[in-house]
Amino acid sequence: MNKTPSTPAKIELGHVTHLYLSSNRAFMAVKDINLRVEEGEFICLVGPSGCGKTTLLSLIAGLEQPTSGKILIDGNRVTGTSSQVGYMLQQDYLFNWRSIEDNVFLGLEIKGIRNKETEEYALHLLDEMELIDVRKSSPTQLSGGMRQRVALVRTLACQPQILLLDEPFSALDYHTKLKLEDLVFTTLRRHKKTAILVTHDLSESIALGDRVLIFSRNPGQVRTELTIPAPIRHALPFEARNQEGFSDLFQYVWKEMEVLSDAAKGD
Ligand SMILES: Nc1ncnc2c1ncn2[C@@H]1O[C@H](COP(=O)(O)OP(=O)(O)OP(=O)(O)O)[C@@H](O)[C@H]1O
Repeated sequence: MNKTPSTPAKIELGHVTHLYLSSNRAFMAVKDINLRVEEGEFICLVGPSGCGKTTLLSLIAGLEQPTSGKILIDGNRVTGTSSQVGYMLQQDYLFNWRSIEDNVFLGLEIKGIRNKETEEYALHLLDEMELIDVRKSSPTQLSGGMRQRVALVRTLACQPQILLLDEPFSALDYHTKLKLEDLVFTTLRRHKKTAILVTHDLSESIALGDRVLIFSRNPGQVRTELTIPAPIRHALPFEARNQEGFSDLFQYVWKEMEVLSDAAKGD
């Protein structure tokens, strides 16, 4: 990750502002966001509800165009969706009438890249995610954590370089969530993916991220940026929570969020 400032970042946002327009009003969801994400970095976004986290992911994914400012991936302007970017949501969107492996192959089919080689890669990912034994099952036979793992495999099977993860663990029970965090962390590092994760779980953001960005709302802006120290950053998320300094970071992020929540009461 030792890049000179002149090297194009994996993702770069310059003065990004986005307004949602309706017939009778304009609402500024995010304002003047500047961000540089290097290849292989894991960035976590936290902030109060409505501060523009999902909007930012939609802009990076090319699903929306910013009202002003620019978004670059590898130095190229984002003008629409791209196979370089995988987007995973809280809901798994698996089709119950297709088997697990056919759900995983669906992304390949849609992109027109389903062949023996890409299928083998997808099956390899299913194996890594400990799902190979259930590949012929229906999604209805799987637990919530397993379904989320299938959704992640479906996203990774298309080999995106960038993963946008919008609260992918939030609907899971705590135990499953901790296990899945470790698995996702290991998989994304092993495959050298660049990731941006939106979460409401402050401890998750510190345990998973290289950097945590705390957003304020009305309009959505980066209030604080926190670089996570190496011993915490390099540990598996479950272990990271036991590292020295973790609880101080948690207290710090918690206090920042309290300030934002008090400010929101005055909105
Ligand atoms: N399509 C839309 N049209 C109008 N306003 C929108 C639209 N989508 C989002 N907004 C508004 O923009 C603001 C930011 O929304 P966004 O979903 O990005 O926030 P968020 O931080 O992801 O929220 P949460 O944590 O609750 O998921 C909110 O006030 C929301 O109501």
